[in-house]
Amino acid sequence: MDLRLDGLSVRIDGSEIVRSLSLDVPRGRVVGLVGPNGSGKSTALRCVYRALRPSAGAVRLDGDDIASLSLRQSARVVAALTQESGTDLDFTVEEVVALGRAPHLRGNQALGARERELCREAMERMDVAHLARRGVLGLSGGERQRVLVARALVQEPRVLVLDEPTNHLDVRHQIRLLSLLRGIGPTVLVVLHDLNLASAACDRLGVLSEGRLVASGTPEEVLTPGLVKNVFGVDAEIVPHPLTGDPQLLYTLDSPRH
Ligand SMILES: Nc1ncnc2c1ncn2[C@@H]1O[C@H](COP(=O)(O)OP(=O)(O)OP(=O)(O)O)[C@@H](O)[C@H]1O
Repeated sequence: MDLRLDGLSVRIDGSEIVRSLSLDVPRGRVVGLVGPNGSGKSTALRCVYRALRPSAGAVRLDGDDIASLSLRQSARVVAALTQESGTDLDFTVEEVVALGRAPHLRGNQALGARERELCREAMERMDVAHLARRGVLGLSGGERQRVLVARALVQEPRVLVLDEPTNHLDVRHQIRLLSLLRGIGPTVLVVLHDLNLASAACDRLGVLSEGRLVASGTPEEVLTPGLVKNVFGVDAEIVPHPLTGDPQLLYTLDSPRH
């Protein structure tokens, strides 16, 4: 399913936080949204999972305005891992993952054999199967994050939006998660802070600065020393990854040891 942010603007308390943002996420592709703190990335994503209504423009799924779908209809299609995801209740890991099926079930309908298998597979993919009976409130930040990704996967979404999914994850689980995004099927829009991981994981990148899209294209097209300096205020050497050729940024601290 194609996802398109079509001239999206979001105004909150009189200030325009997202300004006429247009970005295409073609079916099955992984598009990364990057930008400095406060540039409007999470706000744009909130419009996709309908926690916010844009003040102008639209989020389109295969061309149709998402606002024309009921919340239940869009929950069957769009899964989100957000900064607010989680639960205050001490459900077990397997219960939280099973909640991902809720948009597909009627009333109190129980999970069938295929759905239980789906949950088991997602827990294995995210390396949380061994935690199935544990309460989520007792988990570490990274373990909880992996449970929430598993919950999003069992939703079998056609569009997956992730807001800083690598938060709390150790490097092995960061790589495992971002590797999974490629080729799992759904169209993916992901906010990432780590530009090197974004370069490796995303087919295309959109760069937000003060609510505006200031660049978009392949990582090679977008990640230039000039852009990184202009948008993030940082000097970076950019070198191709020796194995993959993906652009990788090398930074120098303001007070280097040498
Ligand atoms: N509900 C709100 N009320 C007032 N201001 C808001 C609200 N939501 C977001 N903002 C402001 O809008 C701007 C963009 O916020 P947003 O969370 O979208 O940025 P971001 O790019 O995701 O940032 P970060 O990288 O720090 O997560 C920020 O200045 C934020 O303070």
